[in-house]
Amino acid sequence: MILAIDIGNTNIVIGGIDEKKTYFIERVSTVRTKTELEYAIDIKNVLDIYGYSVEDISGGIVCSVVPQITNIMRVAAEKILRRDIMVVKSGLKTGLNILMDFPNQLGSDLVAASVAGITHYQVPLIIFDLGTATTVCVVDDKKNYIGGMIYPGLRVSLDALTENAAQLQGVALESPGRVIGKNTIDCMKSGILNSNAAAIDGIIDRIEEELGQKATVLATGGLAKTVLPLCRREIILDEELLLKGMLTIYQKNHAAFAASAETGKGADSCG
Ligand SMILES: Nc1ncnc2c1ncn2[C@@H]1O[C@H](COP(=O)(O)OP(=O)(O)O)[C@@H](O)[C@H]1O
Ligand SMILES: CC(C)(COP(=O)(O)O)[C@@H](O)C(=O)NCCC(=O)O
Ligand SMILES: [K+]
Repeated sequence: MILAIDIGNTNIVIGGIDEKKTYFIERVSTVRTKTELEYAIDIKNVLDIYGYSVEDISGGIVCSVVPQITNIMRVAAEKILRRDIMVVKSGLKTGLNILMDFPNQLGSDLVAASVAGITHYQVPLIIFDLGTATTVCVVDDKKNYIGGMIYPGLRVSLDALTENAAQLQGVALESPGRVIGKNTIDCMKSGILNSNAAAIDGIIDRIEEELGQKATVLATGGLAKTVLPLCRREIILDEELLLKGMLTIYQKNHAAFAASAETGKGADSCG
């Protein structure tokens, strides 16, 4: 099994995975001020809780969209696993052809999700990741990453609303059970959930129209399981999508990574 660590803007997902299965998957909060030791303790605690030792882990990979934490987490994982940890970045082999104006700008999480998509599902693909941001990845029938969308995630949208409306307070992100709300709280709950669910349905229609093809639709991220039940289109929920993508990237690059780490020349740049 390898240790896969996905650093998002709200949460860090720590998982243990190999080609057979996912052994554990846990979320800790993304805290920009934590030290290497504190993140090392998080990793150690997750391993301890599931009863795994360092010997059970054959390698590690970090995927991050929070640059100030990337290196701290890499060093933290190296402290625990006592081996070099790979970082998802441009230059690694992925099998994905990124047709963007600036491929280097594409978030590593979107790369990992798309790599899992082309490895485990039928292309073309539309992939929704419902986290801090809601992101949409579009992969065509030739496994080209052709683009996507970024818009505010549900929690970010709600926070902006309550900050700007004097009479509105925070609500839990849960369905009120009906579309037409009868009180402020239910109106807000229905509004945030149904607006996002309807957006997802509508976005799928529009992307398929532009693609000229039907696509496999996937969803992942902390909020996917809350929103998907309200969507009308068929959408596959895969909460382990990023871990799966990180495993594939690890496997494609492991030999070159180990060789470059051995000779000590720029450990994590693999052509
Ligand atoms: N298990 C969960 N149940 C409900 N909401 C969750 C859960 N995990 C995360 N969230 C919410 O999802 C959002 C973050 O999702 P996540 O995919 O972890 O984000 P990111 O990848 O941006 O860090 C936050 O608004 C958080 O409150
Ligand atoms: C769009 C994102 C903020 C999403 O991050 P998340 O919601 O997973 O924390 C992240 O993928 C990112 O910073 N991307 C870089 C810009 C881009 O992908 O075009
Ligand atoms: K996201």
